[in-house]
Amino acid sequence: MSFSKEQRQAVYDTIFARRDVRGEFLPDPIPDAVLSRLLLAAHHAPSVGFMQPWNFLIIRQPTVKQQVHQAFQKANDEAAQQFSGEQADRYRRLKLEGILEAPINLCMTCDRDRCGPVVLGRTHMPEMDLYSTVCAVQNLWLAARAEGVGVGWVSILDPAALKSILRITTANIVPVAYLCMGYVSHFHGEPELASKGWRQRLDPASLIYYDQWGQQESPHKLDEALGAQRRLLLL
Ligand SMILES: Cc1cc2c(cc1C)N(C[C@H](O)[C@H](O)[C@H](O)COP(=O)(O)O)c1[nH]c(=O)[nH]c(=O)c1N2
Repeated sequence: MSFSKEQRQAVYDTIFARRDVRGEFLPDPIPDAVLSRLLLAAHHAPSVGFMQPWNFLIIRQPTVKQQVHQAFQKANDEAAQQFSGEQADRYRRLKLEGILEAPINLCMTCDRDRCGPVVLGRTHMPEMDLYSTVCAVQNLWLAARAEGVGVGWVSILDPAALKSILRITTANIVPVAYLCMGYVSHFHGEPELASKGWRQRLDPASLIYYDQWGQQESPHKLDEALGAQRRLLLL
């Protein structure tokens, strides 16, 4: 099956317009049909040995969100202490979650025991089931952008505290992603960490090596093409 130019462009548009959303959530509910499409997109992600190790824990109750928000505040205070001076002030000014405002929170977990101890493709790289769950997160994140639904990933949480709040009592269920989801007033054009001066996007050419680690070419073979395609994609 091949895609038309327009369909291809729509995929790139979705990828480049996806944002991590923290502050623009609207209270409007996400219809079941839309939520179902997002979950199906996640469920069709690739996974090691076709393990499909994920579960989707949908959180709607304000009391549960409140508890998660409190856990965030505690973790965020601890995280803020990692920075000092002006950077600490800047960190404190960042909004890094939308737990209470987002109509739905979604915890995507990885069941490390889903297929028993032996999984095709996981023998030498045991973390592959966690990575598979992250693939599912990204599928959902992109589908959500196409639907006009914002998603914000909150990882400033102590996993043990999160598991306790969500009553995840099994040791081998790992909360991989805590996501805030909802329709938004608007999507930012750029990552907020960039527009707020925290960190800028790296030059992709500087990240590409050939044949051996650290080996680059001068002039860089892809430099011109990367620049031209970036302009074509309107980045
Ligand atoms: C695994 C992981 C974990 C987190 C994030 C992302 C990912 C992939 N991001 C979002 C992150 O800051 C954001 O993706 C980058 O700044 C780039 O911005 P866009 O996603 O392109 O808008 C994120 N953002 C935030 O405000 N609080 C958080 O705890 C986290 N945690």
